[in-house]
Amino acid sequence: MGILVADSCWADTAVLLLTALSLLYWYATNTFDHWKKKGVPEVRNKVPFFGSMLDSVTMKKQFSLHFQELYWGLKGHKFGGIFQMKRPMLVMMDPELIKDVMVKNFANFSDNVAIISSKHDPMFAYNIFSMKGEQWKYARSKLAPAFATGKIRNVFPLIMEICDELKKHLKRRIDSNDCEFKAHDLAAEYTTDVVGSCAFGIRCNSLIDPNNQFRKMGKDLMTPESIFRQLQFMIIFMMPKIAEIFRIKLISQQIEDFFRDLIGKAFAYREKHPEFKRNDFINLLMQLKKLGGLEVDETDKKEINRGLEKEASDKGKIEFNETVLTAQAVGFFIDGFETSSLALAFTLHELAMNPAVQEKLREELKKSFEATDGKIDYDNIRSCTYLDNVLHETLRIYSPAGVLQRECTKRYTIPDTNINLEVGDAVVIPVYPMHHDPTYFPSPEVFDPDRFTEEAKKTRPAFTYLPFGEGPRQCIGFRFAQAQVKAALATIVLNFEVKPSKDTEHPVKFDQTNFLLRAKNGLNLKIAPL
Ligand code: HEM
Repeated sequence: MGILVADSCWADTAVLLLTALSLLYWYATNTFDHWKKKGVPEVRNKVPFFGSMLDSVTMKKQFSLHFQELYWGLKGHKFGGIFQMKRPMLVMMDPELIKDVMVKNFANFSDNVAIISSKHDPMFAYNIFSMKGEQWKYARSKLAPAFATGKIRNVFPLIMEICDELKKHLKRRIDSNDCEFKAHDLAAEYTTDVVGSCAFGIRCNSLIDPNNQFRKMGKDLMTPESIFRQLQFMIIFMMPKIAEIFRIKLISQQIEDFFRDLIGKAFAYREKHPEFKRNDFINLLMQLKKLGGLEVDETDKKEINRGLEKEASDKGKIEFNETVLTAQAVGFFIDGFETSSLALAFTLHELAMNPAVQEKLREELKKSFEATDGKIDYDNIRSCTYLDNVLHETLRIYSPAGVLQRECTKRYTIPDTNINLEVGDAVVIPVYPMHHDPTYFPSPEVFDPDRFTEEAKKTRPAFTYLPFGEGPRQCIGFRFAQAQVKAALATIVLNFEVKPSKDTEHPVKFDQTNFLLRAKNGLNLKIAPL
């Protein structure tokens, strides 16, 4: 009798377990027939819960490189399906379709895919990148003037002050025989100081004191060393709903408090001392708070966001209160510091590996700045076409944002098909994979700035090169980014020679644990006097 009872107990437990496992399996895979049902080609390997993302979630492959593999699995199709965990996503493979999504039918795809939507992370929720619909339109139209050419020209002398410090810093290192450096560190110290000065109005001196608090915040934010924080980042980007439930913040409370305090003090000081004038972002934010908008000259007006200013109605109006304004300054830091720093570091690496390119660039810079006695000014630097091509080529090979995403905001039928995308569906633009596709860029791993001459650009389809995105959602800070990276490059190349060191790795090995494309060893290089 006792044995019979025990047997039936085991049987019940086994049935319960099997049912629970079947339910779990169903839950983990119940979206996996989405693309098949729509007749959309898809990548084959799908893993319960992880979808197509197992290798990047487990950090076996760097995110952009993993997407490159998915891209090649869909090559030959105009579009194809993948699964980010359980969420179906449509990868746009055809440049014409990409143009449709980013520009022609922007109204159908006007939002970025939400990473964190809730207000429990206000510093990220009020970043323009996260904002949606009318609210995004309103905020973008108000902030766009801060990044127009005229404003960048005004802030350029502040960038050049940091470049002078960079020059002195490198000279000191050479004088004390300390010529080897990690390009990621040097570039991050420089961009921290530029953003500190141009956005927050403070001198961080990271080049002299790499452990200052501002630099520490940048490291915590962009390259966290703790596995726990890396895991949190992964959850935020891959499983936003779980992040929401557990209230995981992209901008930690400590970082939020630091910036709230910083901005609060800067505002208070300037309100008390109206005679204090500085052409920085804080100054513009204060103007925005006081006047509800920024002064714009006629030239800037033309370039501001392709007519968005006209369209933005008060429907999405938000108050530029202290939280929203602080979020913009923090946004300047998260969106602008690491991306620009990576661009600078990888350009230095490629210049070291390609001495002929470095020499050609030096010749162009010498000629351009002859008239101003070596003084680098904004208009001159913008006219250096080879410098522009060098930076473009770096951003092609090492595009910091390897993949862009858009959310469908209005039903869309894929041209020449009867396949519909519904509101909330996600679309992927495979930037890094296209930049490395030999169909568009022959011998894609070769660093060749001449791919960006006017004639060469005409030989490939539009919308295959997208380091700053495209359309009304294009990177708002691209002019600032280019100004700060080019200023540093010109300063270094005009005064020093960048060389490989005994520890330089080429091709670069990437850090699999980071969403952005970073070198595993930090890019070891050597600086020498000219
Ligand atoms: C080399 C440096 C940079 C790169 C490669 C870069 C790249 C990008 C990319 C690819 C996007 C998405 C565009 C799209 O979806 O079409 C973006 C958006 C954005 N970037 Fe940048 N960025 C850089 C520097 C900066 C800087 C310096 C700032 C600010 C000072 C900035 C602020 C933003 C903002 C606010 C957005 C969101 C725009 C919106 O959704 O309306 N970025 N960036």
